[in-house]
Amino acid sequence: MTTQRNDAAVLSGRGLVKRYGTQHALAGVDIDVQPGEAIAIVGPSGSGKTSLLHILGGIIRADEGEIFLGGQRIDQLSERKRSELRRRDFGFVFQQGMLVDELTAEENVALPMLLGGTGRRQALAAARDWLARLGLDGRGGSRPGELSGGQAQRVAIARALTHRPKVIFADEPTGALDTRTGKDTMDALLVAAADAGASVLIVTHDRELAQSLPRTVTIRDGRVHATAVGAVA
Ligand SMILES: Nc1ncnc2c1ncn2[C@@H]1O[C@H](COP(=O)(O)OP(=O)(O)OP(=O)(O)O)[C@@H](O)[C@H]1O
Repeated sequence: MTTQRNDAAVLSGRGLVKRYGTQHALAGVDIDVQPGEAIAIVGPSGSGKTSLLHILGGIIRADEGEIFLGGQRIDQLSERKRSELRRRDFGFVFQQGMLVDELTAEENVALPMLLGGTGRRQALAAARDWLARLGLDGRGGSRPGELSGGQAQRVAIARALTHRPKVIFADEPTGALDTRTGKDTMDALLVAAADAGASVLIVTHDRELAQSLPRTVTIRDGRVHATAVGAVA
């Protein structure tokens, strides 16, 4: 049985279950993400955080449950529709930026727009704009190998935002960076997401980071264990 979705939410999951063999990665998760909201997802290793992120982001399918984007059910879409939706409505930032080494920073950022059918000139202009907002003015011609870890992650953030997605999914986005760079990069992500009006779901092991976000959802054994609202900004 599923419970009512929250109509104000941009993204809702209801009764999400994911099994690997006999193991439950998710054992029935309900979650609502409000427009423009930033949420930290925390919990012990293996508790189901990444599974939840990947299911909400349409990367993998749940075995049970429902997902709504702007009130519309999206978990039953075909692979092709889901892939379209991921490209149009979602942005992803992973621990390693997953940039294309052969492309410049600008081309990397423009890629989702180009794949979505935006013209090259317009996509590259938008890419330059977002790189500048993320403090990478003038670095658009650099290839990933020529950038520091923090700079490369800002390129990945710009790439996740350029097409103005509704929700950004970030899995340990600063996990490969030193503390200072990680904090700066996270601040850049949050400011840029707010600028774009995107909600952000961030999986993190970093307690300090989690506490700096307005809402923290703790996952334990595949279930929502606790939700803390109103952490110090
Ligand atoms: N592709 C897979 N095949 C089999 N088991 C998996 C797979 N992906 C995840 N699991 C299992 O599901 C459970 C939840 O994994 P998940 O990666 O979601 O946890 P997590 O909280 O993100 O962990 P971590 O903090 O270590 O990244 C774990 O027990 C994991 O071993």
